[in-house]
Amino acid sequence: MAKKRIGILTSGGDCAGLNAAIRAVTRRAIDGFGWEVVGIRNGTLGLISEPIEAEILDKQTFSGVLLRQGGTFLGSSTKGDPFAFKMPDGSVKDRSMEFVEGFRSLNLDGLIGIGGDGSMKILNRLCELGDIPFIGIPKTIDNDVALTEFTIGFTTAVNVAVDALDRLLPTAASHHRVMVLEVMGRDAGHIALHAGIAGGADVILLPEIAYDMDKVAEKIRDVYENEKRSHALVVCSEAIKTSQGQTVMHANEEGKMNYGGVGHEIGGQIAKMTGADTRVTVLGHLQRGGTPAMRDRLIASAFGVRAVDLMAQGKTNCMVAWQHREVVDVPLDEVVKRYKKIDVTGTLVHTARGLGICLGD
Ligand SMILES: Nc1ncnc2c1ncn2[C@@H]1O[C@H](COP(=O)(O)OP(=O)(O)O)[C@@H](O)[C@H]1O
Ligand SMILES: O=P(O)(O)OC[C@H]1O[C@](O)(COP(=O)(O)O)[C@@H](O)[C@@H]1O
Ligand SMILES: [Mg+2]
Repeated sequence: MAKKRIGILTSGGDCAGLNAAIRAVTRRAIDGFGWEVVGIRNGTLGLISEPIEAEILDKQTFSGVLLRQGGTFLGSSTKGDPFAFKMPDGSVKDRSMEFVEGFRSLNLDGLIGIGGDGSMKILNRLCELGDIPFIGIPKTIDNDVALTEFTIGFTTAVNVAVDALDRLLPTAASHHRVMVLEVMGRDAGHIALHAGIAGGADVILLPEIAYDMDKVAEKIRDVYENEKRSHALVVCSEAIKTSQGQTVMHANEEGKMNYGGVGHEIGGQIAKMTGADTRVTVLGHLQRGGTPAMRDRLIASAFGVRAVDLMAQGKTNCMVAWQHREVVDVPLDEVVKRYKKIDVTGTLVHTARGLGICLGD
Protein backbone atom coordinates (compact mmCIF):
# COMPACT_ATOMS: atom_id res chain seq x y z
CA MET A 1 0.00 0.00 0.00
CA ALA A 2 1.26 3.49 -0.91
CA LYS A 3 2.42 5.55 2.04
CA LYS A 4 -0.31 7.99 3.04
CA ARG A 5 -0.35 11.18 5.03
CA ILE A 6 -3.61 11.70 6.91
CA GLY A 7 -5.01 14.60 8.92
CA ILE A 8 -6.94 14.34 12.17
CA LEU A 9 -9.01 16.98 13.98
CA THR A 10 -11.43 17.24 16.90
CA SER A 11 -14.52 19.43 16.39
CA GLY A 12 -17.45 20.68 18.48
CA GLY A 13 -17.72 20.54 22.28
CA ASP A 14 -14.87 18.64 23.95
CA CYS A 15 -15.39 15.57 26.11
CA ALA A 16 -13.35 12.89 27.85
CA GLY A 17 -11.75 10.27 25.60
CA LEU A 18 -10.77 12.43 22.62
CA ASN A 19 -7.05 12.06 23.32
CA ALA A 20 -7.47 8.28 23.47
CA ALA A 21 -9.04 8.36 19.99
CA ILE A 22 -6.26 10.54 18.53
CA ARG A 23 -3.72 8.17 20.07
CA ALA A 24 -5.42 5.11 18.54
CA VAL A 25 -5.52 6.71 15.08
CA THR A 26 -1.84 7.65 15.31
CA ARG A 27 -0.66 4.26 16.53
CA ARG A 28 -2.66 2.34 13.92
CA ALA A 29 -1.58 4.60 11.09
CA ILE A 30 2.10 4.40 12.02
CA ASP A 31 2.38 0.80 13.21
CA GLY A 32 -0.19 -0.76 10.90
CA PHE A 33 0.52 1.07 7.65
CA GLY A 34 3.65 3.23 8.02
CA TRP A 35 1.64 6.41 7.37
CA GLU A 36 2.25 9.92 8.58
CA VAL A 37 -0.33 11.64 10.83
CA VAL A 38 -0.89 15.39 10.98
CA GLY A 39 -2.83 16.80 13.93
CA ILE A 40 -4.89 19.86 12.97
CA ARG A 41 -5.42 22.39 15.76
CA ASN A 42 -8.77 23.81 16.93
CA GLY A 43 -11.09 21.85 14.67
CA THR A 44 -11.84 23.30 11.26
CA LEU A 45 -10.23 26.59 12.35
CA GLY A 46 -6.72 25.10 12.08
CA LEU A 47 -6.99 24.70 8.31
CA ILE A 48 -8.30 28.19 7.60
CA SER A 49 -5.81 29.93 9.87
CA GLU A 50 -2.90 31.87 8.43
CA PRO A 51 -0.45 30.17 8.93
CA ILE A 52 -2.17 26.79 9.13
CA GLU A 53 -2.12 25.33 12.63
CA ALA A 54 -1.04 21.70 12.42
CA GLU A 55 1.74 19.42 13.61
CA ILE A 56 3.10 15.96 12.90
CA LEU A 57 1.96 13.42 15.51
CA ASP A 58 4.10 10.41 16.37
CA LYS A 59 4.12 7.75 19.04
CA GLN A 60 6.31 10.01 21.17
CA THR A 61 3.37 12.47 21.32
CA PHE A 62 1.43 9.88 23.35
CA SER A 63 4.23 8.56 25.54
CA GLY A 64 2.88 10.48 28.55
CA VAL A 65 -0.51 10.73 30.18
CA LEU A 66 -2.71 11.66 27.20
CA LEU A 67 -4.67 8.38 27.17
CA ARG A 68 -5.83 9.22 30.69
CA GLN A 69 -6.53 12.90 30.11
CA GLY A 70 -9.87 14.57 29.35
CA GLY A 71 -10.30 17.29 26.72
CA THR A 72 -8.38 17.33 23.46
CA PHE A 73 -4.75 18.37 23.28
CA LEU A 74 -5.37 19.44 19.66
CA GLY A 75 -8.02 21.95 20.74
CA SER A 76 -11.56 22.14 19.35
CA SER A 77 -14.12 24.72 18.33
CA THR A 78 -17.86 25.25 18.27
CA LYS A 79 -17.39 28.53 16.43
CA GLY A 80 -16.30 29.53 12.97
CA ASP A 81 -18.36 27.23 10.75
CA PRO A 82 -16.39 27.70 7.45
CA PHE A 83 -19.66 27.93 5.46
CA ALA A 84 -20.86 30.87 7.56
CA PHE A 85 -17.77 32.34 9.19
CA LYS A 86 -18.37 35.40 11.37
CA MET A 87 -15.70 37.97 10.43
CA PRO A 88 -14.35 40.48 13.00
CA ASP A 89 -16.37 43.29 11.32
CA GLY A 90 -19.59 41.33 11.92
CA SER A 91 -20.07 40.20 8.31
CA VAL A 92 -20.57 36.52 7.46
CA LYS A 93 -18.27 34.93 4.87
CA ASP A 94 -18.18 31.53 3.17
CA ARG A 95 -14.62 30.31 3.85
CA SER A 96 -15.21 26.66 2.92
CA MET A 97 -12.77 26.72 -0.03
CA GLU A 98 -10.06 27.99 2.32
CA PHE A 99 -10.58 24.82 4.36
CA VAL A 100 -10.14 22.71 1.21
CA GLU A 101 -7.05 24.68 0.17
CA GLY A 102 -5.60 24.31 3.67
CA PHE A 103 -6.13 20.56 3.47
CA ARG A 104 -4.42 20.40 0.07
CA SER A 105 -1.51 22.55 1.14
CA LEU A 106 -0.61 19.97 3.80
CA ASN A 107 -0.43 17.26 1.09
CA LEU A 108 -2.92 15.13 2.95
CA ASP A 109 -4.55 12.01 1.43
CA GLY A 110 -7.49 11.86 3.81
CA LEU A 111 -9.09 13.29 6.94
CA ILE A 112 -10.34 11.70 10.14
CA GLY A 113 -12.75 13.99 12.00
CA ILE A 114 -13.84 13.38 15.58
CA GLY A 115 -17.08 15.25 16.23
CA GLY A 116 -20.75 15.21 17.14
CA ASP A 117 -23.89 15.66 15.05
CA GLY A 118 -23.16 19.29 14.16
CA SER A 119 -19.55 18.62 13.27
CA MET A 120 -20.44 15.60 11.11
CA LYS A 121 -22.80 17.79 9.06
CA ILE A 122 -20.17 20.49 8.53
CA LEU A 123 -17.31 18.07 7.83
CA ASN A 124 -19.44 16.00 5.44
CA ARG A 125 -20.19 19.10 3.36
CA LEU A 126 -16.58 20.31 3.44
CA CYS A 127 -15.20 16.95 2.34
CA GLU A 128 -17.76 16.61 -0.45
CA LEU A 129 -16.81 20.09 -1.65
CA GLY A 130 -13.09 19.26 -1.75
CA ASP A 131 -13.46 15.58 -2.72
CA ILE A 132 -11.59 14.75 0.49
CA PRO A 133 -11.61 11.10 1.65
CA PHE A 134 -13.25 11.34 5.08
CA ILE A 135 -13.95 9.01 8.02
CA GLY A 136 -15.88 10.31 11.06
CA ILE A 137 -15.54 9.22 14.70
CA PRO A 138 -18.56 10.08 16.93
CA LYS A 139 -17.98 11.99 20.16
CA THR A 140 -20.20 14.02 22.47
CA ILE A 141 -21.33 13.82 26.08
CA ASP A 142 -24.90 14.06 24.71
CA ASN A 143 -24.87 10.63 22.97
CA ASP A 144 -27.21 12.12 20.36
CA VAL A 145 -25.38 10.98 17.20
CA ALA A 146 -27.51 8.64 15.05
CA LEU A 147 -26.64 5.02 14.25
CA THR A 148 -24.22 4.48 17.15
CA GLU A 149 -25.13 3.16 20.58
CA PHE A 150 -22.38 5.16 22.24
CA THR A 151 -20.35 8.25 21.53
CA ILE A 152 -16.96 9.00 23.09
CA GLY A 153 -17.44 11.07 26.27
CA PHE A 154 -20.97 9.98 27.16
CA THR A 155 -20.05 7.42 29.83
CA THR A 156 -17.70 9.79 31.63
CA ALA A 157 -20.38 12.51 31.66
CA VAL A 158 -22.97 10.09 33.06
CA ASN A 159 -20.50 9.02 35.75
CA VAL A 160 -20.05 12.67 36.76
CA ALA A 161 -23.83 13.09 37.02
CA VAL A 162 -24.21 9.88 39.05
CA ASP A 163 -21.42 11.05 41.34
CA ALA A 164 -23.26 14.36 41.77
CA LEU A 165 -26.42 12.48 42.82
CA ASP A 166 -24.36 10.36 45.25
CA ARG A 167 -23.10 13.59 46.80
CA LEU A 168 -26.49 15.31 46.81
CA LEU A 169 -28.27 12.44 48.55
CA PRO A 170 -26.67 12.72 52.03
CA THR A 171 -27.11 16.49 52.16
CA ALA A 172 -30.71 16.12 50.95
CA ALA A 173 -31.35 13.54 53.67
CA SER A 174 -29.67 15.62 56.40
CA HIS A 175 -31.80 18.68 55.64
CA HIS A 176 -34.98 16.91 54.47
CA ARG A 177 -34.75 18.60 51.10
CA VAL A 178 -35.63 18.03 47.49
CA MET A 179 -32.49 18.32 45.35
CA VAL A 180 -32.92 19.17 41.68
CA LEU A 181 -29.98 18.33 39.42
CA GLU A 182 -29.96 19.85 35.92
CA VAL A 183 -27.80 17.95 33.44
CA MET A 184 -26.67 18.71 29.88
CA GLY A 185 -27.62 16.79 26.75
CA ARG A 186 -28.92 19.33 24.21
CA ASP A 187 -32.19 18.08 22.71
CA ALA A 188 -31.79 14.51 23.95
CA GLY A 189 -32.24 13.19 27.50
CA HIS A 190 -29.67 10.38 27.44
CA ILE A 191 -27.50 11.75 30.27
CA ALA A 192 -30.55 12.46 32.47
CA LEU A 193 -32.15 9.04 31.94
CA HIS A 194 -28.95 7.03 32.48
CA ALA A 195 -27.80 9.09 35.49
CA GLY A 196 -31.29 9.27 36.99
CA ILE A 197 -31.70 5.49 36.98
CA ALA A 198 -28.15 4.75 38.18
CA GLY A 199 -28.26 7.53 40.78
CA GLY A 200 -31.63 6.61 42.31
CA ALA A 201 -33.67 9.64 41.24
CA ASP A 202 -37.34 9.92 42.19
CA VAL A 203 -38.20 12.09 39.18
CA ILE A 204 -36.50 12.34 35.77
CA LEU A 205 -37.64 14.99 33.31
CA LEU A 206 -36.66 14.50 29.67
CA PRO A 207 -37.15 16.58 26.52
CA GLU A 208 -38.69 13.50 24.89
CA ILE A 209 -41.59 13.23 27.41
CA ALA A 210 -43.84 16.21 28.13
CA TYR A 211 -44.27 16.60 31.88
CA ASP A 212 -47.13 17.74 34.04
CA MET A 213 -46.01 19.63 37.17
CA ASP A 214 -49.00 18.23 39.10
CA LYS A 215 -47.63 14.72 38.54
CA VAL A 216 -44.18 15.77 39.73
CA ALA A 217 -45.60 17.39 42.88
CA GLU A 218 -47.76 14.31 43.51
CA LYS A 219 -44.65 12.10 43.36
CA ILE A 220 -42.73 14.31 45.81
CA ARG A 221 -45.69 14.31 48.22
CA ASP A 222 -45.92 10.52 47.90
CA VAL A 223 -42.22 10.17 48.80
CA TYR A 224 -42.61 12.44 51.85
CA GLU A 225 -46.00 11.22 53.06
CA ASN A 226 -46.31 7.57 52.05
CA GLU A 227 -42.71 6.42 51.72
CA LYS A 228 -41.90 8.38 54.90
CA ARG A 229 -38.65 9.54 53.32
CA SER A 230 -38.29 13.26 53.77
CA HIS A 231 -35.91 13.89 50.89
CA ALA A 232 -36.01 13.36 47.15
CA LEU A 233 -33.81 13.59 44.05
CA VAL A 234 -35.02 15.13 40.79
CA VAL A 235 -32.97 15.03 37.57
CA CYS A 236 -33.90 17.28 34.68
CA SER A 237 -32.47 17.67 31.20
CA GLU A 238 -31.41 21.14 30.18
CA ALA A 239 -33.76 21.14 27.14
CA ILE A 240 -37.08 20.52 28.89
CA LYS A 241 -39.64 23.28 28.60
CA THR A 242 -40.87 25.48 31.43
CA SER A 243 -44.51 25.37 32.49
CA GLN A 244 -45.05 28.27 30.06
CA GLY A 245 -43.88 26.00 27.25
CA GLN A 246 -40.52 27.65 26.59
CA THR A 247 -36.99 26.29 26.81
CA VAL A 248 -34.50 28.26 28.92
CA MET A 249 -31.68 29.47 26.68
CA HIS A 250 -28.99 32.13 26.68
CA ALA A 251 -26.87 33.49 23.87
CA ASN A 252 -23.15 32.74 23.85
CA GLU A 253 -20.54 35.28 22.76
CA GLU A 254 -21.23 34.47 19.07
CA GLY A 255 -24.95 34.95 19.51
CA LYS A 256 -25.64 31.18 19.34
CA MET A 257 -28.21 29.88 21.78
CA ASN A 258 -27.31 27.34 24.47
CA TYR A 259 -29.56 25.70 27.03
CA GLY A 260 -29.13 26.20 30.78
CA GLY A 261 -31.07 27.08 33.90
CA VAL A 262 -34.44 25.33 33.59
CA GLY A 263 -33.67 23.45 36.82
CA HIS A 264 -34.30 26.67 38.76
CA GLU A 265 -37.80 26.91 37.34
CA ILE A 266 -38.50 23.26 38.21
CA GLY A 267 -37.10 23.72 41.73
CA GLY A 268 -39.22 26.85 42.25
CA GLN A 269 -42.37 25.04 41.15
CA ILE A 270 -41.67 22.07 43.41
CA ALA A 271 -41.11 24.33 46.41
CA LYS A 272 -44.29 26.30 45.67
CA MET A 273 -46.51 23.28 45.05
CA THR A 274 -45.25 20.95 47.81
CA GLY A 275 -43.80 23.32 50.40
CA ALA A 276 -40.64 21.18 50.43
CA ASP A 277 -37.33 22.87 51.06
CA THR A 278 -35.74 22.67 47.61
CA ARG A 279 -32.25 23.35 46.24
CA VAL A 280 -31.03 23.36 42.64
CA THR A 281 -27.66 22.36 41.16
CA VAL A 282 -26.83 23.05 37.53
CA LEU A 283 -24.02 20.59 36.81
CA GLY A 284 -22.75 22.33 33.67
CA HIS A 285 -19.30 21.82 32.20
CA LEU A 286 -18.15 19.51 35.00
CA GLN A 287 -19.78 16.85 32.80
CA ARG A 288 -17.29 17.54 30.02
CA GLY A 289 -14.14 17.14 32.10
CA GLY A 290 -12.28 14.57 34.11
CA THR A 291 -10.46 11.33 33.54
CA PRO A 292 -12.12 9.33 30.75
CA ALA A 293 -14.09 6.33 31.98
CA MET A 294 -13.05 2.84 30.89
CA ARG A 295 -15.76 2.59 28.21
CA ASP A 296 -14.85 5.93 26.68
CA ARG A 297 -11.19 4.90 26.40
CA LEU A 298 -12.24 1.54 25.02
CA ILE A 299 -14.59 2.76 22.29
CA ALA A 300 -12.21 5.63 21.46
CA SER A 301 -9.44 3.08 20.89
CA ALA A 302 -11.65 0.76 18.84
CA PHE A 303 -13.02 3.68 16.78
CA GLY A 304 -9.54 5.06 16.09
CA VAL A 305 -8.12 1.76 14.88
CA ARG A 306 -11.17 1.05 12.71
CA ALA A 307 -11.18 4.54 11.20
CA VAL A 308 -7.63 4.04 9.93
CA ASP A 309 -8.45 0.54 8.66
CA LEU A 310 -11.39 1.97 6.70
CA MET A 311 -9.19 4.63 5.17
CA ALA A 312 -6.69 1.93 4.20
CA GLN A 313 -9.52 0.08 2.44
CA GLY A 314 -10.27 3.21 0.44
CA LYS A 315 -13.61 3.84 2.16
CA THR A 316 -14.87 7.40 2.50
CA ASN A 317 -17.94 9.37 3.64
CA CYS A 318 -18.62 7.02 6.50
CA MET A 319 -18.57 7.08 10.29
CA VAL A 320 -17.42 4.40 12.68
CA ALA A 321 -20.15 3.36 15.12
CA TRP A 322 -20.71 1.06 18.08
CA GLN A 323 -23.47 -1.49 17.50
CA HIS A 324 -24.05 -4.78 19.36
CA ARG A 325 -20.64 -4.82 21.06
CA GLU A 326 -18.81 -4.21 17.79
CA VAL A 327 -17.36 -1.39 15.75
CA VAL A 328 -19.12 -1.04 12.41
CA ASP A 329 -19.16 1.63 9.73
CA VAL A 330 -22.27 3.53 8.67
CA PRO A 331 -22.83 5.97 5.77
CA LEU A 332 -22.29 9.56 6.84
CA ASP A 333 -25.23 10.70 4.71
CA GLU A 334 -27.52 8.52 6.86
CA VAL A 335 -25.99 9.83 10.12
CA VAL A 336 -26.45 13.50 9.27
CA LYS A 337 -30.11 13.06 8.28
CA ARG A 338 -31.10 11.93 11.78
CA TYR A 339 -30.89 12.92 15.43
CA LYS A 340 -30.79 10.27 18.15
CA LYS A 341 -33.33 10.94 20.88
CA ILE A 342 -34.41 8.58 23.63
CA ASP A 343 -36.63 5.73 22.47
CA VAL A 344 -39.63 6.30 24.73
CA THR A 345 -40.71 2.68 24.19
CA GLY A 346 -37.23 1.33 24.97
CA THR A 347 -35.69 -0.63 27.83
CA LEU A 348 -34.45 2.30 29.89
CA VAL A 349 -37.76 4.19 29.92
CA HIS A 350 -39.47 0.91 30.86
CA THR A 351 -36.85 0.35 33.59
CA ALA A 352 -37.38 3.83 35.02
CA ARG A 353 -41.14 3.33 35.13
CA GLY A 354 -40.66 -0.15 36.61
CA LEU A 355 -38.62 1.40 39.43
CA GLY A 356 -41.44 3.80 40.19
CA ILE A 357 -39.49 6.80 38.91
CA CYS A 358 -41.83 9.61 37.86
CA LEU A 359 -41.14 10.75 34.27
CA GLY A 360 -43.60 13.59 34.65
CA ASP A 361 -46.40 12.01 32.58
N1 LIG B 1 -16.45 22.69 12.57
C1 LIG B 1 -17.21 23.57 13.22
N2 LIG B 1 -16.98 24.87 13.10
C2 LIG B 1 -17.75 25.74 13.75
N3 LIG B 1 -18.78 25.43 14.51
C3 LIG B 1 -19.06 24.15 14.66
C4 LIG B 1 -18.29 23.16 14.04
N4 LIG B 1 -18.80 21.96 14.39
C5 LIG B 1 -19.85 22.21 15.20
N5 LIG B 1 -20.00 23.51 15.35
C6 LIG B 1 -21.00 24.21 16.13
O1 LIG B 1 -20.75 23.82 17.46
C7 LIG B 1 -21.95 23.64 18.17
C8 LIG B 1 -21.84 22.25 18.68
O2 LIG B 1 -23.01 21.58 18.67
P1 LIG B 1 -23.33 20.47 17.68
O3 LIG B 1 -24.00 21.03 16.47
O4 LIG B 1 -24.11 19.47 18.40
O5 LIG B 1 -21.89 19.94 17.29
P2 LIG B 1 -21.07 18.76 17.90
O6 LIG B 1 -22.08 17.77 18.34
O7 LIG B 1 -20.22 18.37 16.79
O8 LIG B 1 -20.28 19.27 19.06
C9 LIG B 1 -23.06 23.95 17.17
O9 LIG B 1 -23.46 25.26 17.44
C10 LIG B 1 -22.38 23.82 15.80
O10 LIG B 1 -22.90 24.68 14.82
O1 LIG C 1 -19.73 24.58 25.83
P1 LIG C 1 -20.95 25.36 25.44
O2 LIG C 1 -20.76 26.14 24.20
O3 LIG C 1 -21.47 26.17 26.58
O4 LIG C 1 -22.08 24.31 25.05
C1 LIG C 1 -22.79 23.56 25.95
C2 LIG C 1 -23.43 22.43 25.21
O5 LIG C 1 -22.41 21.54 24.76
C3 LIG C 1 -22.62 20.25 25.27
O6 LIG C 1 -21.94 20.15 26.53
C4 LIG C 1 -22.02 19.21 24.38
O7 LIG C 1 -22.58 19.28 23.11
P2 LIG C 1 -21.78 18.93 21.80
O8 LIG C 1 -21.01 17.67 22.08
O9 LIG C 1 -22.85 18.76 20.79
O10 LIG C 1 -20.87 20.06 21.49
C5 LIG C 1 -24.12 20.19 25.47
O11 LIG C 1 -24.53 19.17 26.36
C6 LIG C 1 -24.41 21.58 25.98
O12 LIG C 1 -25.73 21.97 25.69
MG1 LIG D 1 -23.93 17.80 19.30
